[in-house]
Amino acid sequence: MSRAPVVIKVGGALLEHPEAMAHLFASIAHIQTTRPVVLVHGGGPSVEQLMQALNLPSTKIDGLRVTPDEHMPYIGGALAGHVNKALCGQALSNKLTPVGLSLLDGNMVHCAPLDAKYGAVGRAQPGEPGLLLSILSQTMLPVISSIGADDTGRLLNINADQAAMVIAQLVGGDLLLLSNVEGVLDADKMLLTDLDEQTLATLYDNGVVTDGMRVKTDAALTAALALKRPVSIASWSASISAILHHETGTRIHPNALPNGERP
Ligand SMILES: Nc1ncnc2c1ncn2[C@@H]1O[C@H](COP(=O)(O)OP(=O)(O)O)[C@@H](O)[C@H]1O
Ligand SMILES: CC(=O)N[C@@H](CCC(=O)OP(=O)(O)O)C(=O)O
Repeated sequence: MSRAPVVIKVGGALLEHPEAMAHLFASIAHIQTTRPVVLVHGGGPSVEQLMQALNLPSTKIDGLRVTPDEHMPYIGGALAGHVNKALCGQALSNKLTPVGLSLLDGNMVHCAPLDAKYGAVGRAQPGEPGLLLSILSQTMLPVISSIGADDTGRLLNINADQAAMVIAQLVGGDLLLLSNVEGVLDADKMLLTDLDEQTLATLYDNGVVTDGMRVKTDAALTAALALKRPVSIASWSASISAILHHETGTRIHPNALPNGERP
């Protein structure tokens, strides 16, 4: 069995489901007995709630939140503060040893602004793995928010699926993107178990995969191609072990699937 790290990304809506969160951390504790685990998290719903409470506008373009620089104290506070610490607290209560981090810590992920139309939103690429490897060697659980910085120190908001993709590349790990859906669903809401680049392109053209799921499948495909292994998209209610054994969820493959396996 592989001993490579398992990089698990959870969407921020997990915080609103305490039972699923408790189940996930129990599952992480189990996997951690055989493989190092890295947790990367989003927090979109927490950001939405804060923006509403502050009466600030919040829009998305292509699934990415438009982030004026003056909103970064709030968005950074929600993601690197509230959500990160809430997840670290849950990890502690499951007898894990969390280390709360953001993408800029240890210079582990290099970020640069994506496009002016998004404001302080960045794209990311792998940086220095030393800090993460050192934490993993001590059987601790890195819990990483998707706040990064460019080389001038400007804080940037990175989509958390894209952040997880880069962290998986940084440590050469297996990537699991966990969300509030079973996986990628077809037009009839049936689970698609295996997808490649061509089938994804068809699902995009037909408007079946949209919004946050499109960002997620794009990140999964990029990671699958870079890591030369499939990436899973699954529910955070599923067991991690079942996902690793391909018993549930959707797998995004780096290579073209034979025609017979195409949905
Ligand atoms: N084909 C699809 N299959 C599943 N979910 C889809 C699909 N197309 C769009 N979605 C939407 O994408 C959402 C998951 O993306 P997102 O909300 O960004 O998740 P997360 O916050 O966990 O990263 C689903 O809840 C669903 O509303
Ligand atoms: C640029 C961008 O869109 N950043 C995201 C970061 C959090 C995230 O991705 O959270 P989920 O995984 O819960 O969706 C945002 O501000 O919502």
